[in-house]
Formats: sequence, C-alpha cells, structure tokens
Amino acid sequence: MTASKPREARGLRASPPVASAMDSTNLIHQSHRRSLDYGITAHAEPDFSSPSRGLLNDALDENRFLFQHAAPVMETLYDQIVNTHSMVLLTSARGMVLHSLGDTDFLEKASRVALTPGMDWSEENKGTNAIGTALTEEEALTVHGNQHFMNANKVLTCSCAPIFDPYGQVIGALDVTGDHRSFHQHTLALVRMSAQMIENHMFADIFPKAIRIHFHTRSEFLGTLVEGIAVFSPEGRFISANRSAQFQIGLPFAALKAHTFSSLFGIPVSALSELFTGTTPNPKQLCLHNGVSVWARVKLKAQNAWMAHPQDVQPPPTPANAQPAPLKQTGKRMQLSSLQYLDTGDPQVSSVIHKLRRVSGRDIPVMILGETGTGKDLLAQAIHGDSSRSGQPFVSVNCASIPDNLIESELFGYEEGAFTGARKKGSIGKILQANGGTLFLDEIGDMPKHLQARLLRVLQERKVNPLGSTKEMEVDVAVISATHKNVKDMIARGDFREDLYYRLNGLVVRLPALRERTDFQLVVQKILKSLCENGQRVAISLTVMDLLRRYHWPGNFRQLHNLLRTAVVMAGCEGEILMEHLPDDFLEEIEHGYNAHLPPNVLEAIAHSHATATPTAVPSTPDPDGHRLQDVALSAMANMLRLHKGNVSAAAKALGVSRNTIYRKRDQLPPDVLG
Ligand SMILES: Nc1ncnc2c1ncn2[C@@H]1O[C@H](COP(=O)(O)OP(=O)(O)OP(=O)(O)O)[C@@H](O)[C@H]1O
Repeated sequence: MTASKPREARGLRASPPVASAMDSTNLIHQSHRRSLDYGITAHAEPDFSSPSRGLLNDALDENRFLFQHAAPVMETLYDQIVNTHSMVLLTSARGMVLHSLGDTDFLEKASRVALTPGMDWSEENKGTNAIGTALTEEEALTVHGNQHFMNANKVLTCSCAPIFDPYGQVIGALDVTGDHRSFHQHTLALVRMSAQMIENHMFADIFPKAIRIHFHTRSEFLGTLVEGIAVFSPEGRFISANRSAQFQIGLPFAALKAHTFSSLFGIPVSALSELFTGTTPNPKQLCLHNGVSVWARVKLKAQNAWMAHPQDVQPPPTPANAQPAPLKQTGKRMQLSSLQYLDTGDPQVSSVIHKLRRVSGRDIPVMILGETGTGKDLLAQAIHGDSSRSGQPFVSVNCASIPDNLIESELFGYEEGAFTGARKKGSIGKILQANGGTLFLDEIGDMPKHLQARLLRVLQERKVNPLGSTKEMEVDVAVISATHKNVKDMIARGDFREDLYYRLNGLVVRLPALRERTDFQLVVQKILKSLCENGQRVAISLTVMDLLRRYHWPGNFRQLHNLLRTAVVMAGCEGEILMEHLPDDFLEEIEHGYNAHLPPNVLEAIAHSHATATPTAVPSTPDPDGHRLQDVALSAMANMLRLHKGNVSAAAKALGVSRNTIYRKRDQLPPDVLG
C-alpha cells in the first residue's frame, strides 16, 4: 500500500505535480533507501509469476471508474508514441497493472511478462521504478535505466504520472514504459497531460447533478486541458475543484471548502441560469474574488441531468423492427451510448438515431432540422459523444447569437492586431479549437451570406486562414449543423448558398416537435426523475399528464423542462404534481384560447386549481374574446344539464366530472338548468 500525502502538502499547481531534475534525483535517492528498507536486493530476480485471475478481476472491478475514463485516453496516448518501442500502462493506486497497450516485441521475455495486467509495480515489490515511486511520492517522474533499483529493470525507461480523483485522492497511475535506448524527454509531458485529461473526464462524470463552472483567463483555453473546473451544489456550496481551478483562484482545496460560489465569483449562484442560457452558451466574463478576470462557461444541473445517469435510464421500449441498441465496448466494461439515452421509444427519433449510427465514423456532415428546443444541440453532443472523436473537443458556435461583425473572427480566429479591439495575442477561433473533434454550427440559417463562402472553403480544403494572417492552418473537424429555418426556401430566396448547403447536408435528420412524439409520457417521467435528487421521484396526477400531453408546446423540451422544474419546486420531490402546481402563465394561456381540445374534466380541474390558488381572483376581468376558462366550463355544465333536463348525475357522467363538482358551481349556473 502506498503512503498517501495530504493533498495540501503538494501546494498550488496548475498541472499534475512533476518533479524537477533536482527533486527527481532526490526522490530517486529516497526511493532507493526505501527499497533497501523493504528488504529488496538489486540483483534479485523480480517476481514475475502469473497473478491470480481472481485478484486481477477484483482489481478491475474496484477500479472500474478509473478504467472507464482512462482507457480512451490511453488509446490516444498510444497513438502518439507508436513505433517508439514503448507501452502505455494503467495501474491501480497499489501499483497493479490494470491495462496495457502496445507492442512488447522490443522486450526480453521476462520484461514482457512484467508489463502484463496483474503485475505488481509497487515500490515494495519492485523497488525504485516510475510507477511505484510516482504513487508513493504523488509526483510525476521518469525513472530511467540505471535509476531502477533492481538490475533486471535497468533495461527500461519509464515515465509515470499519478492520477487523482476529484476528491484529491490518488486512484491510480498512467505510465509509458519502453526500451531505455528509446528514451525521449517529451514522454513525461505527454503522460502528465494524459493523466490530466483523465482527471478532467472524471470530474465531468462524478458530479452530474452539480453546477460545474469551467473557466480560464483566456477564452481560447476553455475546453482544453488547462481549463479550471470547479463544482458547486445547487445552493452554491463548494464541492470540488481541479488543480487548474485551485491555481487560478489562488486557494488550496482545504481553503476552498469554506467558500461558496458567490464568495469566489462575486455573483449569486441563482444568477447563473439567467447568464448562461442554452446548452453550450458563449463564455461570459466573471471576476474572481482575487480580482482576476476569467472567461467562464457553466453546466447547470438541469441541462445535463437528463443524460447524466445511464444506469438510471430504463432501456427504451425497442420497436419491433429496430436493431438492438449498440453498446460501446470500453475494455471489459460495456457502456450505454449517448444516442441511446435519447432513444425513448418515439419511432421518428428511433429512426433518426438508427440513421446516425449508420454514418458514425464515416466523416459525413450531419444537418439537424427541428423547431426550437427539440433537442438539436443535445443530439449533436450525443453524436459527438458516440463518435471516435469523443475524447476531443466539441465546439459549438451559435451563428444567431454572435453579432455579424464578430462572427468572422469568432469562427476563423485572428492574428495579433488584426483589427481594432482584437486581443493582444490574437485568437485561434472556434474552427481550430474544434480541431480533432466536432464543430457544431447551430442556427446555420443565420450565418451571414458573405461568410458562407469562407466557411465553404474551410470545409472543402480543410484549411483555415485566421484574419490578418498569411498562414493557412490544416484543420480536421467533423461538422454538424442545425437550424429551425427552412434552408431550401432560403436558397430559393438567395439567402443561403446552395453549394454550402450540399456541403453540410451529408445526412439530414429532423427531430420531431414534442407534440408529435409518441413517447411524451416517458419523457416527462425521465425529466421529473432528473429534477429530484437521491432517487426521489415526484408523482404527477393523471389530469395534469393529460393536460400536458394535449398542449402544443411551442418551446418544445425547453418549455417542458422549465414548466416541470417549477412544478417540482411547488409540489416537492416527494409530492404529486397537481393542477395548482403549474405556473399561472401556463394555465392562463390555456384559459385564453388553447382549450379547444381539452376534455371537461381537465377544464374543470384547471378552473378548480385557479379557484384554490387565487380564491379572490376568480372571474374578475374576462379576456377580450370572452373565453375565460371558468365561463367555458360553466357553459359546458349548463348545456349538459339542459340536455339531461336538470339531471345532475347524468350531466356529471356525460362531462366526466363528479356530481359534487356541479353542485359546487350551483350558484354560478343559470337558475333554469338545475330543474
Ligand atoms: N430528448 C430530450 N429529453 C429531455 N430533455 C431534452 C431532450 N432534448 C432536449 N432536451 C432539453 O431541452 C432543452 C433544449 O434542448 P436543445 O438546446 O438541445 O434544443 P435545440 O433544438 O438545440 O434548441 P434551439 O433550436 O433553441 O437552439 C435543453 O435543456 C435540453 O437538455
């Protein structure tokens, strides 16, 4: 077992701790002393006996979270060092190899065995070596050739970085080991960056329901490895921060625990939803408590919760003709794919997902059509999440929200001093930020005509030419675009370039409006679940569900989310959503005209909820069209009573309401109808 240093002892560093050359010599010295203390002798044969399968399986089970986040990063790291006679290893916090990637041909047979899963590289077992020593010291370091304690390991060069979980505990190590003749001084930097990437991925996953703020003094570093990430409870209590966040805020983890969102960022946490609307809104400038100005992007619980817990999501009912949803294989562990979360049984959505899966990885540009709030942005993120580019950036550009005069520089970037007001060091622009990953062009229908030709050139030639620069830069991005506009009409009017349209529309998919979906009820249940903590689930009355199902939802999911969020607050997470828990403006809208298709029992319930919610305000001022809901309900009752010659039971039965409902309204009904 490795001795764990208290987190604060490591001080404030923006990236994983790494030992300087001098420190490194000291560390190796100390490690040699420890190796002697462990009773290891340099010339002894290391223990390379096969580990028990059970032990390895237990370790894999115990480290599933680490493995899941590290495996994709290991692949990327291996791509960088391929052909260098090296291997990438992931170990547990105790130094057991969990996973290895690479070709062992460069090694003697014994060393080959040493790098297989199950082998123990703790200092106690192998003396000084990069894995064991990095885990003991909680520092990234290289142990090269003769620096190894055991003679048998002196043929190796190893660079290793510890991996910390979001609570500051070392949970494993990432290592590149190779033939000592193939030593490269950049290897350690690569390993450190990869370890940081794993840590950031874990951050994103471990606090799905919290508020996550990503920030950096330079906006172009948002979404990169060096961004600060801090996590707060919905009430603004500090939960965790990565190393870069601690560095930028200037406080260690222990001191941060006494802080809140507002004490660190100067604004109340409640202001965030106003400030950061949309799923990938533009970064905003905030001022830290120490006066440093940072660019920030925020992930709020409600935006992500829906997709956060695959284990919470029941598998959708699979339509008879649909193929079984694919599972992503990550080493031993199977994961549901992001697209799968969105497949909740509506046949139109299932067909969209089916088509998207077929083109996945084929470099075919996807265009998503759909009304506002139908989930285009979420779908784009899911496509990226399921693609081989998922470890790379997903960069979203909302062409409608950037002023015309800024969109060019936002997209293509600019060189220092390219125009008045340009930032000192220039900006790389969104297209280059997305390099290797996915560029999501939201509201593409709003792209100014004069920039369409430039965008087309980038997509055709895969090169970007930042403003004010003579250099062209190669770029590799998957492109997803979205719009709620009818692009074909725009082409006919000459507002959108046809050639750009054909470049973007490799596969066109349309998301149905919420009112068209057949899985409405399931979707409501899932959203409700995501709005409550700790597995609590608020119930919803049949009448309310009926009303929601019949409503036309012009704002689609966005509107439904907002409505349910309010209703859950009103009803409480252990309660039941009744009519009186719905927002007044929604009920008013229904009263004022959207009641044509509502059955009487729903109308009655609405009237009743108003009566209970605002007893004194019932039929004060009728609306201009004279269609107050109260009036509609009363006249329906009066008509039915006339039809049944004053027989209350028969009228109530025909209306689908109780007799008491009619009796309660007796005073407001015309006297002749009750017989
Ligand atoms: N299938 C879904 N189930 C539950 N919530 C969803 C679903 N799709 C989208 N949402 C939620 O609805 C909101 C709007 O989604 P999104 O931004 O993806 O829509 P959009 O079509 O891109 O909107 P716009 O056209 O206005 O940009 C978000 O809060 C998102 O989390």
